[in-house]
Amino acid sequence: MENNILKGLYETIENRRDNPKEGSYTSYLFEKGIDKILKKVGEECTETIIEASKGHKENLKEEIGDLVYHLMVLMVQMDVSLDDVGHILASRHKVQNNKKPERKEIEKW
Ligand SMILES: N=c1c2ncn([C@@H]3O[C@H](COP(=O)(O)OP(=O)(O)OP(=O)(O)O)[C@@H](O)[C@H]3O)c2ncn1[C@@H]1O[C@H](COP(=O)(O)O)[C@@H](O)[C@H]1O
Repeated sequence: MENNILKGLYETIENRRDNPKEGSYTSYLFEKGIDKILKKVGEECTETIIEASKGHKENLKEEIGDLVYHLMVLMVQMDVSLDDVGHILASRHKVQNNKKPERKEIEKW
């Protein structure tokens, strides 16, 4: 996914928050508020899981698009920038072999 697409979409979402527009789905979400946004993130996450588990790749791409969009609405609502997340991913990217060691079986209760 091109970084510019995410940046452009983020800016449009910020603009919809600051200048509500008639007929805009994004403005509708901001008007409804945080509970509605969280509900949509949950729904899109569930739909993504369902399509992945069925192996429906084309539907999966659509659902991931919906999920990313709704996550970005949540980011704008909570004032989390793309750079905030980018910095976290970049710092983690430097650290490899992240799998935690298996816990030992409990033998004695
Ligand atoms: N990327 C998206 C995007 N992805 C998904 N959706 C909307 O997310 C909704 C998901 O479908 P659902 O069936 O789950 O929801 P619904 O029944 O329509 O709505 P609810 O009543 O459940 O809230 C659809 O209405 C889609 O239109 C999006 N709406 C807007 N954008 C982008 O946001 C920007 C601003 O759009 P507007 O705010 O509409 O001007 C534009 O660049 C758009 O492309």
